[in-house]
Parts: sequence; structure tokens; C-alpha cells
Amino acid sequence: MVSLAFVNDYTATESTVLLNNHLPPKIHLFANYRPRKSHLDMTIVCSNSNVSRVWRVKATGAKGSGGDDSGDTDEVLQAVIEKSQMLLAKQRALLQQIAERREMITSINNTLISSENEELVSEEEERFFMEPESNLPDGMDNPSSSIVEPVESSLPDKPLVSADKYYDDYDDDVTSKFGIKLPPKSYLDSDSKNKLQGATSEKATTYELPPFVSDISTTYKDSKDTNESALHHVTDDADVNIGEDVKSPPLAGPNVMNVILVAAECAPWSKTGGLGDVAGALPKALAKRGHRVMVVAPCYGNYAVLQDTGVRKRYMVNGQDMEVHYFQVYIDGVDFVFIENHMFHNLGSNIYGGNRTDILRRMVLFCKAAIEVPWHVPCGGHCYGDGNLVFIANDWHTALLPVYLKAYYHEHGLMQYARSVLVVHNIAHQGRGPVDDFSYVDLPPNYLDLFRMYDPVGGEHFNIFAAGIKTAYRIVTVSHGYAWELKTTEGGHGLHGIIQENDWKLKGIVNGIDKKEWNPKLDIHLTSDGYTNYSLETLNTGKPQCKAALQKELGLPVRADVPLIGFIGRLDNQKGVDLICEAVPWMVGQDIQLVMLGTGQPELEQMLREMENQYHEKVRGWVGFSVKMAHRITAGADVLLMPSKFEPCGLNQLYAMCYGTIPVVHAVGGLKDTVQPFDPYNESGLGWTFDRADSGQLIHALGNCLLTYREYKSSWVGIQKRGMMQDLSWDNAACQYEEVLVAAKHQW
Ligand SMILES: Nc1ncnc2c1ncn2[C@@H]1O[C@H](COP(=O)(O)OP(=O)(O)O[C@H]2O[C@H](CO)[C@@H](O)[C@H](O)[C@H]2O)[C@@H](O)[C@H]1O
Repeated sequence: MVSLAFVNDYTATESTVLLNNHLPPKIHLFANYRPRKSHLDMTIVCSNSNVSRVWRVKATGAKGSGGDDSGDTDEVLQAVIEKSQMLLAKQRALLQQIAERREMITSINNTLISSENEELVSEEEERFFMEPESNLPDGMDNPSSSIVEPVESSLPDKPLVSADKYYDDYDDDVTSKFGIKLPPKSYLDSDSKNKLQGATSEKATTYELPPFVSDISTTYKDSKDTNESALHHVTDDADVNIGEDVKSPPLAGPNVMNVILVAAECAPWSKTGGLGDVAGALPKALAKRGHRVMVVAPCYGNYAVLQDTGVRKRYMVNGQDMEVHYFQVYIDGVDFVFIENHMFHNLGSNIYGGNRTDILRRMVLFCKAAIEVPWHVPCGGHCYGDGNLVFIANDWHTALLPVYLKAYYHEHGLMQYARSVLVVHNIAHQGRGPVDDFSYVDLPPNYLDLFRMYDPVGGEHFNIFAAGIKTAYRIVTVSHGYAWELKTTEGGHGLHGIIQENDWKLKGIVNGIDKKEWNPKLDIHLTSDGYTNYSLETLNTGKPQCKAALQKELGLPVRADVPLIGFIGRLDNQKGVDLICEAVPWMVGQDIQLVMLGTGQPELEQMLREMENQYHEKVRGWVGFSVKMAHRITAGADVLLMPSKFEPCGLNQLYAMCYGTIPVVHAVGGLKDTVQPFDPYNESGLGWTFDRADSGQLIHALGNCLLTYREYKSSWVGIQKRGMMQDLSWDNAACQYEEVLVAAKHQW
């Protein structure tokens, strides 16, 4: 319940409220009451992350002759209390509304999750290298693409307002761009925050628009929305504690900022691999720390629950005028904004499909449209603005964003305080092309040198990742091991020199995992077909039940004593699928079962099918992209194989350990960082590792693993339990990301 606190001095002021604006939404009441004075002066503040209201209640009592004014004071006090009660009643009504809207959003989200369509199969590969695959170094092949498509909903095909309105809004919109420019460090004080919040309607027409920024715009909704619309924004925050009257400070403390993560895929709406998982989960962990966080991704399908923001913008891409629409939803404290244009349509199962220039044009449009989201798209009634903002770009697909930020904004006096961080999930894919591709990215000629690269494999070429790495304020990669490998000739895939030069801004941060999504206790994919949820306490019954259910589902003999080995991943050279294939004849000579789930290179897919045909009693090769099967294999298998040639972080081994499934991995990149080898003498470690990517080493490590499974049950259970007891959540990683974001913010 909301409580009213009386204090002797002024402790709550309007600026307190504004400072609190970045905190998780809660209601606060502060009152200042001076009982022994004839003038009562009381300030009541109600705030959440989007709404702040301040009531100043003043009451003046006549002074008693003898100086005894207690009677008057009592009356005045009574009046104040009555007023306070009225205000409390109003607040209760608002809280009720918040609770109702939370329920509504939660139920929509549940519908989204339960109806998620995950049985989609990827057919084609990403093709964005200039050179044919055979010319690339080992591991530089392109990943296959597939996607999880959520439930369909119909998006309006027409703007919601007339053409007149469309053009009428142009002037306002242009001025809004400049209204949110703030003086240096202004984001640190509440006054400037005030300006920032109201800035979208301020007039300041002293700048000329650079040709790049959106030229025609319509914002159908006033971005300075009413408090009611702002209230809508707080509906689904899992952390809303209705009734709490004291707001705890954000974990991020004074570092709270606006963060916009921009990625080509975002689970659960779109996912071909680990990037989608990270884009769906890291932002939630940052939001939990108190930051205002948004994800911007392309809209590949008609996703359910999205709201049309009514905002349309136009951008030039290679001489063509393109309109984008912005859609939005607020989930778990994060604003998810989707950019819609016909170029993104129908890529459901093939996000990185099409020819090289198709992909390039898509990414140019995406980056141009994403960078202006904080100006144009009101989330919870307010645009983010650019005063206290850091963009997190991901992989080559969005590596143009740091370059655009510099070339079209900073160099024109715009977005002066916005910063960019680039995350390297996989350096093998770089957005390479012939030097002529420079014409697609619409940059001034002096920027060509940022992109121009030479290496013995590609010769002279155009390289988007290279330009992004040079331009971003900070670079993160997804493990410490990979941060080191990127600087080596082998690991840098031609960019090692640039990484070395920019080493000062590089940091390795191991990915976390989404504990709502990947948790054997809560896993929604283990609630039917004989599977069951389990935890550390029920490991010895729950996991065998899942194993039996998996064997049954796969049509393998249902046997508790046979070790069941799993593999999940993109079928390409990076993942070491060829090593598994080489080891299969040895494996099937053992009493084992093997299931491999993957999609990607056609020849590897074919190999899976052939292995299943040849060793049907023991091997299953599931060609396809199935989130449900990925979860079920993770739960039902005893062992997870990850013989990756290189692995920037790897998520499957983390998921496996949470499910009591023991990883056998090539000790490289993030696998080396996260899987400490089992030490039988000290009963320590989390799995088995091998040092060289060859099938002999894989067999050796797997052999030891199987021996332990059969002969040393208590050691086996010890490894399982140690794996399950780790804290692999995103919380720790989010804290480290925050350090990087702060460093970027303070860099000039
Ligand atoms: N056929 C299939 N069906 C269902 N699910 C499937 C699947 N194939 C893969 N997945 C899922 O996709 C994700 C793959 O994660 P990885 O970390 O192996 O990613 P990937 O190599 O794509 O990503 C890159 O980015 C991530 C994130 O930073 C790094 O961890 C990684 O090392 C780097 O190569 C997992 O959630 C996995 O379950």
C-alpha cells in the first residue's frame, strides 16, 4: 500500500522526482510537514519512470494570541490529511489501472510464447562475402539462416492519417530533431532532463538538415503524450511493486542511461543463432539495472502484439527513397521497436538471404532508420532523445551504425552526446564486397578509407566490420578467450591488425543466459509428451524422465543406461560438424545414442541424413530449426558435444550445464572460458575439453567422458551439480556491459 511519510524538512522536491524518472516504476509519496508553524507546507510526489506529479498542499492557520497555535494547527492538519486522502484515492485508482494493464500485457505475452511457431526450416545460407566460400579461410563460411516466427497479426497496410496530415507534421518533426540537443553534461542535472523530456516539441530551427537524415516524416501521435499514455508504458514491468512506497535506487546508480541495442535478429521474433538470443536477453538485464533500454530490430513478419507507433520516415538507400514504419511493444522493462519496410518482408526463414547487394541495402536502410529511433519513436509517451544515449551495435550487419553516427550526426553537430559500442559475436562474417560497394552506403568520399581493406584472401575489398570497429567508441566481444583470439592471424579472419590497433577499446564479456527461457524448472517445452520440469533437487528423477521422453520422441530404444549424446547448432565448419562425422564410426562402436539437430550447409545436412540412415539404431540427424527440440535435447541428453573450430562464446554449453548435461568441447574462445575440465583427483570441473580441433582428440575426450558416465557415477553427478549450481544469468554480464557503456559515454 502507498503510505504517507511526514518528515521535518524539505526532503522531496521536484528535482528529486525527475532524478527518479529513470528508476523502475513505483509510486512515491513524500510529504513535508511543519507542525509547529502557522503555515503548513506539504509536497506530495507521485512518480514512476514515466509520470511525475507533484502536489504542493499549503494551508495557513490564524495565529493564536498567546502563541498557542495548536488548535489551528490541528484544523489545518485535518485539512491536509483530508486532501492527502483524496490524493491517495486517486493514486489507488491509477495503481488499479496499472495492475489491470499489467495483467493484460502478461496475458498477451503468454499467448505469444505459447503459440510460438518454431518448426521452421532454414534452407539458404547467408551470402555476404564477396569471395566464394572456397576462397575463404577455414571457418569463414556463411551461416545458414532460419527464424522462429511468432504468431501472425495483420499490420495496417496504409498510414492511419490523410496525406495532408502526413506533410503537415514535417516541420514539427524537423525542429524536434534539434530540440533535443543538450549542452555538455546537461544530462546530469534534472533541469536538462526536463528539457530532454519535453524536447520533442521544442522549436529550434537554427540548423540545416544534413542530406542523410530522414527528410519526410509523420508522427501521428504526439510524442509528448499525456500521462495516461505514459502510464501504459509501465504495464508489463515485472518489477513493478505496487504498494511499495520507497523506491530503491537503480543498481546502475548515477550511471543510468538510455541504451539502444540494434541487431539484425532478436528472439523470440527472429533468430538464426546466438545473436538473436543475446538481443532478446541482454537488454532485459540492463533494464533491471535501472537503464532505459530499447532493442531495435527489423520487422520480418507480422508479429503479434506490436503496436503501430504511427511514425513513418523516409530514407535514401542507393538513390532510392524508402519509407519505414515503426512498430513497438514493451516487455519485461524493455522497449522493442521494429522497423518495417518491404525489403524485410518475407525473410522469415532467411534473414540473411538474397544476394550480397540485397543484404547490403537492407542493412543500410536498417542502420539509417535505427539511428533516428531515439528522435522519432515515442516509447511510453516520450522519445529517448540523444542526450544520455549509447547505441549497442552487433556484428557487421549493424556496424554501419557507428559510422553513420559519426559521419551524419556528430560531424554536423547532432547527437553530440550519443555514443556507440560495437559487439563482435562472430568476426568470420564481415560484410565484405568489392570496393565499389562503397556507393551503397551513402557516405562522403573521405570515408572510403575506413572500409578499404587488403588481405591475401580477399585482395583489396570493402569491409563493413572494419569500418565499424574503427569508428565505434568501444568494442565488446563475447568472451575473454575470443578477445585474445581476435588479435591473432587465425582468429581475426583478416581483421586482426585492426583489432590490435583498437585493442585499447576492446573488452571480452562472456554472454549470460536467459534464465526464464533456459531453466529446467520452468522450461515450457518440458511440460508435455512425457517430459518434465526438474531442478537440482529432482535431477535424479526429472532428467531420466526427460531422457526417456526424448528417446521415445526420436524413436530410439528407451534405455536409461545408454549415454545419450547431443549436438545442436548451425551446420557449418565453425561448429566442427565434420569432426563429429569423422568420429561417428567410433561412436557407434560404443553403446551410445547420438542426436544431432541443425540446419545449414546442404552437404552437412545431407551428412546428417545419411548418418541416421546408416546407423538408424543409434543415430538421429534432425535437419531443421526447432526451438522445442533444442530445449528437449538439452534436457534429455547426458552429454553435449561442441567441437567448434572457433567459438566466440557459445550458448549451448551454458544451457547444457544448467540442465545437468555435461559438455565435451574444443577448448577455444568462450568454450575454454566457460567449461573448466574435469579433474578426477580434486573432483572439480564442469566437463571435458580437448585442445586441438581434430577427431582423434574429440574421441579421446569423449572416451573419458563415457568412462566416467559408466564407471564413476558419483563423479558424474558431481559434475552435473556443479554445472547446475553456477550463476550463468545475464546479471553479471550486464554489470560489465554497463562499465563499457559508461566508458563510451565519457569518451570524446
Ligand atoms: N537447428 C536449431 N534449432 C533450434 N535452435 C538452434 C538450432 N541451431 C542453433 N540453435 C540455437 O541457436 C543458438 C546458437 O547459439 P550459439 O552461441 O551456438 O550461436 P552462433 O554460433 O549462432 O552465434 C554467435 O553469437 C553467439 C552470441 O554471442 C556466440 O555465443 C557464438 O559463439 C557465436 O558464434 C542457441 O540458442 C541454439 O540452441
